[in-house]
Amino acid sequence: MSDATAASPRVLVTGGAGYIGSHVLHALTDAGLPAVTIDNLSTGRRAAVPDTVPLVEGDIGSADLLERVIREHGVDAVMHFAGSIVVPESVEKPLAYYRNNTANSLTLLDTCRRLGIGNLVFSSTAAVYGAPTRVPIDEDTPPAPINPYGASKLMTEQMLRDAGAAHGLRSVILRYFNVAGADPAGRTGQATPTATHLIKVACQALLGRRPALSIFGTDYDTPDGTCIRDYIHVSDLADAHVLALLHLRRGGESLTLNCGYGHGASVHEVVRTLEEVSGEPVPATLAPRRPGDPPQLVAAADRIRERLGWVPKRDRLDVIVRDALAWERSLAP
Ligand SMILES: NC(=O)c1ccc[n+]([C@@H]2O[C@H](COP(=O)([O-])OP(=O)(O)OC[C@H]3O[C@@H](n4cnc5c(N)ncnc54)[C@H](O)[C@@H]3O)[C@@H](O)[C@H]2O)c1
Ligand SMILES: O=c1ccn([C@@H]2O[C@H](COP(=O)(O)OP(=O)(O)O[C@H]3O[C@H](CO)[C@@H](O)[C@H](O)[C@H]3O)[C@@H](O)[C@H]2O)c(=O)[nH]1
Repeated sequence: MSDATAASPRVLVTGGAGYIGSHVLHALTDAGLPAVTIDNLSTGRRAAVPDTVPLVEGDIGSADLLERVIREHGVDAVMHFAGSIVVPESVEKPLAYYRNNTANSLTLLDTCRRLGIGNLVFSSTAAVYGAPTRVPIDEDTPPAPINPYGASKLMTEQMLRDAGAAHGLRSVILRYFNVAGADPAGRTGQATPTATHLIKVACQALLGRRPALSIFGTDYDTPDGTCIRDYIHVSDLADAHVLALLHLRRGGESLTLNCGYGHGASVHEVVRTLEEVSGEPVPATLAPRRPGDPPQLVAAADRIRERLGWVPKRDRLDVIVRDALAWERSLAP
């Protein structure tokens, strides 16, 4: 018997074995919403997927695979996380990023169109804004990406808008700011040892799993000279995805929404908070600026609360770093 006979439709989660996708699979499971995931395990891990969710190992560039999974599992909606995410790598290998993030998204959207799937939640990024001169950044700020990663995501946004107008494919485009932390229950977290995200790297340095954290740039035009970012707890972000799915299933209109808290923290503040939470020093060295880092990225974050009724539960930097550190400790060194 195929899953298509089950009472409740399933959501297809692409990239569900990855950092954010796995948190969303747990949130869906907690909410009693059935899911299936396709992941090629290029950066994801099988163990991150909840036991109750079927994992189909394969590549979303295959229209045949997408069609088979959508038909066999009775899928009515898609959450699209699969992609390549490392900004400097996107500068070195732009065509690989346009293939995995843009061309494969085109295959996915076209498969949705052919099979009449009308609901899609898309993982976009604050990188579509580039280096905006004003913060907070609202959703009407003209996008101006400054690297191929951001451009590859913006192209998918454009395809979604055009496909929405022409084919009735409704979407919620979620532009994530700086995603951090881990599942408070310890079921999943950021597990890529070579990840470049500040909070992950700082936790690794604190635990002696990296020699030291490099603080990239202390001469920015910010109060303490280091860059400011809007860090959002991954579990709050996962809740926003569940709300976006329910919005679309209710027949709600297409939306583009920032995902952040609307306030930022500097690199120094992140390091200090981690030291306070752990009671231990973070080995850190002052380093030159990392090319392409905007001084401040802070979301205007009202629209997602108004449109989806999202109420974040973990809007505290100490909670974010506490959960990130607990997860990091749980990983084998
Ligand atoms: N992590 C962040 O701070 C952040 C910020 C903004 C946006 N995003 C977006 O969120 C999404 C998820 O990011 P993440 O941090 O969880 O990354 P991740 O690398 O942990 O997860 C991506 C997942 O997609 C899978 N994948 C990649 N290409 C695939 C393909 N062609 N076919 C099938 N599976 C494939 C990987 O194996 C992995 O499990 C990405 O689209 C990313 O651009 C992430
Ligand atoms: O080892 C490190 C790593 C980072 N930073 C600084 O910490 C801040 C945050 O950096 P990072 O965690 O790498 O995130 P961003 O470069 O801001 O980019 C993230 O957030 C974007 C949205 O804001 C997403 O699009 C990207 O995918 C995601 O990597 C920046 O000022 C970095 O210079 C350091 O000082 N040392």
